[in-house]
Amino acid sequence: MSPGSDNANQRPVVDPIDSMNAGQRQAVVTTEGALRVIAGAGTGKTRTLTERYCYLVSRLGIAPKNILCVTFTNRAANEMKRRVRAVLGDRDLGTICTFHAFCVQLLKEDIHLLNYPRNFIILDMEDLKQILLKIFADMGLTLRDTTVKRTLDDVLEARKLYATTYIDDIYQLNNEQLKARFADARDRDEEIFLRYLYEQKKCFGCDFNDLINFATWILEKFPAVRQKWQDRMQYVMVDEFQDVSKRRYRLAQLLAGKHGNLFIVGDPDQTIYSWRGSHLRLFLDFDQVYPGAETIALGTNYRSTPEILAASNCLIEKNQVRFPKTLHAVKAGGWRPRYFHAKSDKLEAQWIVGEITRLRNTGVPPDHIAVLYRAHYLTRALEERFIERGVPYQIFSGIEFYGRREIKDVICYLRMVTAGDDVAFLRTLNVPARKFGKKRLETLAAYAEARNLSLYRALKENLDTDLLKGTQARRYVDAIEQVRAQRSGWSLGNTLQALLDLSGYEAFLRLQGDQERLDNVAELKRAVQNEGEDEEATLEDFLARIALFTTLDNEGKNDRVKLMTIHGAKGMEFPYVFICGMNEGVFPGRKISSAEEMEEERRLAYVAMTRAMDGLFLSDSAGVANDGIFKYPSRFIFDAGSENVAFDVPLDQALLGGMQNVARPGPPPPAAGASRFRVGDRVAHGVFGGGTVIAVNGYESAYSIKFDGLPTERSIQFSAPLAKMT
Ligand SMILES: Nc1ncnc2c1ncn2[C@@H]1O[C@H](COP(=O)(O)OP(=O)(O)OP(=O)(O)O)[C@@H](O)[C@H]1O
Repeated sequence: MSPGSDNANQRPVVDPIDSMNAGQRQAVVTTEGALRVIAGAGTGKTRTLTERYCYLVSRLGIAPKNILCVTFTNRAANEMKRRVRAVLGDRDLGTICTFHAFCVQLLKEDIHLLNYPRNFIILDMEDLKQILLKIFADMGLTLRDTTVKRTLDDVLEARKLYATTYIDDIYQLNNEQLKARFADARDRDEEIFLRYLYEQKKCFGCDFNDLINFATWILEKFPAVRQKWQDRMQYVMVDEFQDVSKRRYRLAQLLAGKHGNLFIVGDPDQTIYSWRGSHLRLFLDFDQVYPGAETIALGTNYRSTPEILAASNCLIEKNQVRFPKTLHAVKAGGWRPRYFHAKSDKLEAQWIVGEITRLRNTGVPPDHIAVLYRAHYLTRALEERFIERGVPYQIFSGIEFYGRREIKDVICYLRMVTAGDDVAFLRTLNVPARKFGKKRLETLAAYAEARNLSLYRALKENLDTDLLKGTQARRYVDAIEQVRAQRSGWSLGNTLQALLDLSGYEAFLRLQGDQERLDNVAELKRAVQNEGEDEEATLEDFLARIALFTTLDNEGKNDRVKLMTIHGAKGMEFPYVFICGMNEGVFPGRKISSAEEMEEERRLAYVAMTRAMDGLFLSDSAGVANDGIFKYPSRFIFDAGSENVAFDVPLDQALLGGMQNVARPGPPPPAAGASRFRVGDRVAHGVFGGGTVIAVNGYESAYSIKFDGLPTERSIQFSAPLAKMT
């Protein structure tokens, strides 16, 4: 999966299996029975899986349709198909796929057993949110009562609780019967849940979790169907098993139930999705579930230099709960991972771009370089420097910072203050919703057209007419006019904050409960504040400057530095890897509140570091984070062993002391459960008044609260007298 791919020293061989090590070979040729491969990073899991597949087809004569090979992502499935096709030629490889894609195949054939039509629809997250908004409207709930995100989590959680019984309901009850059950609901949450089932059945919808649940339910309930699929799936192989949930494991077990050929491969140290319900235990207990199972351990790392591996091994050894294993490198020695502590995020980005330029000057192609980060908002400073210096880049997982929905929304609000153009108007008028429907807009557009006015001007002229009755157009206009009138006396940062408050846009984002969008907006605020440090700078200058950041030249995609989250980099490798934003509060994240979560975060750091083949660069920056907390270097830099990491600049004692304070192991932090309030709760404070909890920090025993009357959030101790507002 790499630009560098197979070891360059390897001589070409006729049979690829001959070039594998003994453990890998054994994993390929042991085709019968249950087999577990536990392997470290870069030890050739993906390669072994691919060779095993080719071996089954070309040596044993098994048809591809009789081999189910499930991968974690579509990208991994496509990559595997590409590799298999290179060996076997163009074949139908439809059963090399994700769990979800396999379930779609199964349901297309058998979903009628659940009284659903074959052309059922698959609901994505946005669809689910729409369904919930409709339910809120039907129940007369407002977004003040609860957030969409929280309710969505509750619905998904409730389904885990009801396990498959909710499918029995969908199966047995018709729409009218489902509807009749609303009245029996014990409480509001249960009613939401029941209404959700009703809406789902009404449109014959199936969300991503349902795909797995429905398929399992059908296999369990109908023995003849189970047998059909078991006959078909003579070999079942599961990749990235460390991240497989109980429900997916159950499905794989059902499918392998007749032939017993179940192959699982993974690395317990790379479990990074436990919040999705993955269970390390499933991996570790495999030989108890399958007493005759063989286990093969792969410990030779072909990817990284010994120096990169030494730092990665040292880091992961700090985890208490792990399956002990040692990894050794076969590559020739290189240089120790480098670490740079910058005085600001701008300087950090400058250092990264400088090092990338240096690498490129020595002939390293841009796509041999990846920059990895923990959270999307960290790309802002980087992207600005990349564009300034003309370094071609591509955001691999996600959208460029200035192209993100919430950032575009806010920029358009700012443009309403400066230019008031129609594009910005159309983007902002109904966000948040102001009851301004299509009909009204058409009438307004006709009015503007006839008088050659901008839409905003037309709106202002109609504020007292019938056209705008019942809408919140006046509040929208008031917000913009107030900021226009007063901004000359405000800093850029205050102008933006006032606009976000008066327009209701920030409150709207909070009610949506999407932390990632809030983080992005907080990052934009920082960019605006930085700009404002130059007293001459105007809002117009700022908007003109960032407008350039959205017009990237589109060069060939392979010729770019890749920017991606660490989660997105799973399973990939790159000759040179930069991990930026290595700060306490960022990576590890500020919401970590238990020892388990910290270990998971450390595994994520391990995944990031082990993506590097030849060179690894770590960096962080001083200053104040988005949530107002002073930034310290990440504990993970020190976990990797100071003897294994070369510090580009020495850290001063004050910083080291502060960092050790923040990161000292100490007594286990109070679980977030020790707090009385949840994110989204409305609380009352004796002095600051009403506010909304926007984060719960178990480590610091404090809430982050955005009080209605204060421009920025405040950290308030758990012990402070706060009352819940209803
Ligand atoms: N026997 C071998 N000889 C030489 N190179 C190998 C051998 N096996 C694997 N490799 C190379 O080692 C690198 C890592 O292999 P692969 O990507 O399959 O590892 P992995 O175990 O899936 O990694 P991870 O879990 O960290 O993503 C690849 O470049 C691969 O081509």
